[in-house]
Amino acid sequence: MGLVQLLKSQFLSQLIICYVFLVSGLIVNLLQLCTLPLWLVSKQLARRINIRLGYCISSQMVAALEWWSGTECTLYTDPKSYPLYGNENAIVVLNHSFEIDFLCGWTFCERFGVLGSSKVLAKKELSYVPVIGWMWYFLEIVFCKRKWEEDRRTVAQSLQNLRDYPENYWFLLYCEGTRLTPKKHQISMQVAESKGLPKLKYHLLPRTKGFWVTVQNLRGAAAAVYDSTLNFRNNEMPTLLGILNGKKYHADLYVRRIPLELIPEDEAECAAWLHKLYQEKDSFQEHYTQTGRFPGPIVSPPRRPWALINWLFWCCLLLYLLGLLLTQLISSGSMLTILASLAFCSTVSLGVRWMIGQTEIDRGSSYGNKEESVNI
Ligand SMILES: CCCCC/C=C\C/C=C\CCCCCCCC(=O)SCCNC(=O)CCNC(=O)[C@H](O)C(C)(C)COP(=O)(O)OP(=O)(O)OC[C@H]1O[C@@H](n2cnc3c(N)ncnc32)[C@H](O)[C@@H]1OP(=O)(O)O
Ligand SMILES: CCCCCCCCCCCCCCCCCC(=O)OC[C@@H](O)COP(=O)(O)O
Repeated sequence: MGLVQLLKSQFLSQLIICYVFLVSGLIVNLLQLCTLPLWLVSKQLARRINIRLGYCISSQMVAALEWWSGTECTLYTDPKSYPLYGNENAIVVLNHSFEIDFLCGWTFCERFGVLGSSKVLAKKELSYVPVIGWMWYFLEIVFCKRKWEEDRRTVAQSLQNLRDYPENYWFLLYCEGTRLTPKKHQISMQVAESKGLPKLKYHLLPRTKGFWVTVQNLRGAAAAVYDSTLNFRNNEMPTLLGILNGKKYHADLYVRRIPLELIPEDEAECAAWLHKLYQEKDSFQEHYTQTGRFPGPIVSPPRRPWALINWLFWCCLLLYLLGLLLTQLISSGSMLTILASLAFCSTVSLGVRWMIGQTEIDRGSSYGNKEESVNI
């Protein structure tokens, strides 16, 4: 192990990264809160400011992936579609099998200049996660309870609000609705069987209602669906803790651009279209397993320096302030203050560990896991 790698794997380095992330994130959350009155005066200006503030947070995680862990992200796509990426609104459909799939998504958002403005249909529970969840309120992320009766109105309304969004965005949909586990897969395939649908080997059966409502409400505002299929080389199972440890992964993403006009308007036809899409995605994963690559040419966008620059800015600022604080603390010689500071550090590390836990599949929800949820 080289010296740099040894440094990356040290608990202290990781604690510093987490400290910078948490403190800068809370500062940004506070700044976002200050933009509230502006929404009443100029909604579009408030949105543009929040896009940039949000970028300060999400790009730190992207920088950790791209620059700290050095993870390689390769894009397989049609070169004719490539110039459109980042220059139009799009609905992204991505498989949900990896703990850092959202982070790989963010990396591609960053490379195409839509990181600050990107959106997702996220479970409501994530809105309570400090820093990221709080940031999402101001970015108009669409939250759902995964209870269609309650979601149908709120999700449609939130999507309608995005129609006049001032900057290009990608709207991410994990149609599987939850992360893949063997048990969820088994139950999901029982549902597929009961519906007379072909079984999927690498995906859960997609939930079609969220997709339909998104396409209906963004028709005319989004130009295309980006069907995205992600996998990692050599059966890597990447984790956020691995990234913090400086472990390098190799992500491959296959993207197909499908114009929105090609997607049926009728709900049943749209659902059938999505099921067919997932059967195709399954075949791409099979191709990947057999050959170690996706079909089509590689057109990889390079990583940009902005995420790193933002990260270095926050590191310098907050480490300087920490240095000042520590000097004062030590020179004060007060045992009570020193103990209080240690307690504060422990709380920070436990808090961040809990946040990282949100990304771990083992700690995932029981959605799609219960026999009674099978509608047969
Ligand atoms: C590559 C570029 C990437 C770009 C990235 C861009 C942006 C990034 C931005 C941010 C990144 C941050 C990422 C954060 C990640 C957070 C993600 C999540 O939180 S995922 C969870 C929330 N999202 C979803 O659930 C979306 C999919 N779900 C739906 O669409 C649902 O329909 C719903 C709208 C949520 C409603 O949920 P509900 O449970 O009520 O679903 P349904 O009504 O659909 O369910 C009944 C339906 O399903 C069948 N059924 C029953 N049991 C199962 C089962 N176990 N498996 C499969 N299907 C099941 C049942 O028979 C019913 O079928 P039918 O509809 O035919 O009657
Ligand atoms: C600079 C780097 C610093 C990193 C240190 C701090 C990291 C804190 C990270 C907090 C991240 C919170 C965002 C979580 C996004 C998780 C996405 C996700 O995968 O959600 C799961 C849902 O889709 C489905 O849920 P399940 O039903 O599977 O349950």
